[in-house]
Amino acid sequence: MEKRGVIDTWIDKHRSIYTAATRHAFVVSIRDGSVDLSSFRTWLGQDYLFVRRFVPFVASVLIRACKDSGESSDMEVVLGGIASLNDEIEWFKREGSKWDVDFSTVVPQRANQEYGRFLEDLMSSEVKYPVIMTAFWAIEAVYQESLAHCLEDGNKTPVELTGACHRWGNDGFKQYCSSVKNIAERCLENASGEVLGEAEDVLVRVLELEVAFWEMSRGGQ
Ligand SMILES: Cc1ncc(CN)c(N)n1
Repeated sequence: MEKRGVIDTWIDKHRSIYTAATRHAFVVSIRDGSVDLSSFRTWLGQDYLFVRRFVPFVASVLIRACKDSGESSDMEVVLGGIASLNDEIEWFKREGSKWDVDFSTVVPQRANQEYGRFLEDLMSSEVKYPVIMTAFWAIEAVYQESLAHCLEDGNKTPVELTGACHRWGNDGFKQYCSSVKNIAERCLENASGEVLGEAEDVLVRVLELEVAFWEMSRGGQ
């Protein structure tokens, strides 16, 4: 059985916001087939912009993994994430054509802008490595858990949306999230009380930003 670490304790402590982020009504509507396709198109355009801002953040995580981790395998895990972001951007472009979403005209909505600013703040050299790794894991894990749910037994996910679900819900992405979680857990084991507090706050903030992002996609903002 997988060892339970501090992140699992935090998830238990903040269960309601964790569930709100990973079982949001927008995600549930994909899974039960009731999704409004205009919401899906909103999500697609906004997430494309998000991913373009996520790339420099992950690049900064890569640099920190090279400089601050003391474990060469951290760099390899993050580099794998960058490689899959390359595929992700190509995938978004294909989906944009398929759904007739012209990314050049999409304007980032408030929740997306806030998320972008949060990523930029995390890129500061002041932010400690365990805090960055906790945030990085949470950002990836919410998508993995959410979209894997749309592929689990009993789903009525429309066939034209299964590609999006597989992108983050596949076993390889699950394995990658588990590797990032192990890195975060290893760093947190040796962290001071102050850094642990910052990492817990950042985890909750990511969950709030993810909820706001799904809300925005549903047309809530
Ligand atoms: C909002 C958001 N959060 C997370 C992911 C997964 N990288 C994403 N594509 N978009």
